[in-house]
Amino acid sequence: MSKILAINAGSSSLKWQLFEMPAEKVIAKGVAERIGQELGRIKVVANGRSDERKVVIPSHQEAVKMLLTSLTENKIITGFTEIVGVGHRVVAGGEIFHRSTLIDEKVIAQIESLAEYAPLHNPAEAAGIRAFMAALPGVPEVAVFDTSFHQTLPAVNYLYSIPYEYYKKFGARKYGAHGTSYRYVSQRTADLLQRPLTDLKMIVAHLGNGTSLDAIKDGKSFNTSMGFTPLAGVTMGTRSGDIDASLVAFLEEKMDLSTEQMIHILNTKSGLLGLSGVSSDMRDLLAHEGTDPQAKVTVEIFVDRIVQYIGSYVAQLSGLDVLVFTAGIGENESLIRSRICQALGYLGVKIDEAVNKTTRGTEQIISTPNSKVKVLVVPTNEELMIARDVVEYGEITSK
Ligand SMILES: Nc1ncnc2c1ncn2[C@@H]1O[C@H](COP(=O)(O)OP(=O)(O)O)[C@@H](O)[C@H]1O
Ligand SMILES: CC(=O)OP(=O)(O)O
Ligand SMILES: [Mg+2]
Repeated sequence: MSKILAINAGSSSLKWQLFEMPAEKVIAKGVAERIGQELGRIKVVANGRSDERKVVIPSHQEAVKMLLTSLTENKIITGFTEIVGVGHRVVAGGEIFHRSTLIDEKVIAQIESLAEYAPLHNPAEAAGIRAFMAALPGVPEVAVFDTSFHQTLPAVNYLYSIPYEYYKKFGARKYGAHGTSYRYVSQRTADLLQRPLTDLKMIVAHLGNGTSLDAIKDGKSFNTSMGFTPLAGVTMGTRSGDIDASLVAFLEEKMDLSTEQMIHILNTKSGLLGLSGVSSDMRDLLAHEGTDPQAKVTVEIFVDRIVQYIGSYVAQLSGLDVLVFTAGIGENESLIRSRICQALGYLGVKIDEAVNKTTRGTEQIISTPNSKVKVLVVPTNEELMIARDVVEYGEITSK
């Protein structure tokens, strides 16, 4: 038996779980959320206790430092030598990484070289990996890439309609993201429904600070809404999602900005935050939508873009058996689920509003028995997939 730490650095959060492997028993887990915002929150669940405190978390590196301190402070471990492997979520693997990989200096440099493929994630994740390597020298570390699950996208879905040589020369294509989440949620959903995954036409809606959708056909990722980077697709916490590329040049000229500055605005000051002027966090927007018309239209846009993508994926899949909600908003926010499902009534989607309303962070079928599409909430568990990959790829010597 070995203690393996799984680190999931998202754009606004750092989630972690310490597992006893291969038993997959959770020894402790925690989250640092609202990183980079006015006030963050740290939660640690261990030894039958849950500790929570509000604190400013300026960066992912600070979050890593706080995590390392809390592991020993809370007596979760007596020393770092107890940990035999660490797994890290890395969003972009580009054309370099097709599966999870044991990390060495070259791998970190390659992850850093893919910064443009996931600007909010890869640099922070590489910094996190370096922080762990310094704190736990000699412990195997494994990178688990969001993009691996999307290796199965067909060319018809991953190619952009731009000169083909740009793909050949520069790797300009759709890579998608959230693949580790989709890998877990799609299999877990099939297990819950007691159906082979390969028989199901499925759409998974990963609604978090970063939001994307995945169309799953024959058990494989068939199309997904994020693109070359996680900027594409639907409206997100701080990201614009799809826009007309010409707007980039137009706005650069209007405001005398460089392309780098403009892309930064599209990644960090747009989406729910930019539209509402209130917050990137759905909880804040829902609290304001009754009194603030701009917050109201922002929430409407969020729902609408998701409904549009689902419609296009139903067309591509020629139907739909299962719709699954996951991640921060998908797991916790019944109102958003309800509005999306109401808009999908034309597909024969019917949910039990009472069941939906009481579902928060738990596995649940929320569709009615006569709904033409099964609708589920399945909390994602990227950390478990990461820990499994540490066992598979980490060349661990058990202690
Ligand atoms: N209890 C909750 N109720 C409503 N929304 C929530 C709740 N918890 C999280 N969220 C939403 O989920 C988002 C974070 O999603 P998450 O998947 O945890 O983030 P990340 O993209 O950083 O991994 C928050 O910005 C917030 O909008
Ligand atoms: C890719 C991405 O946006 O991830 P997250 O939602 O965890 O920020
Ligand atoms: Mg996430």
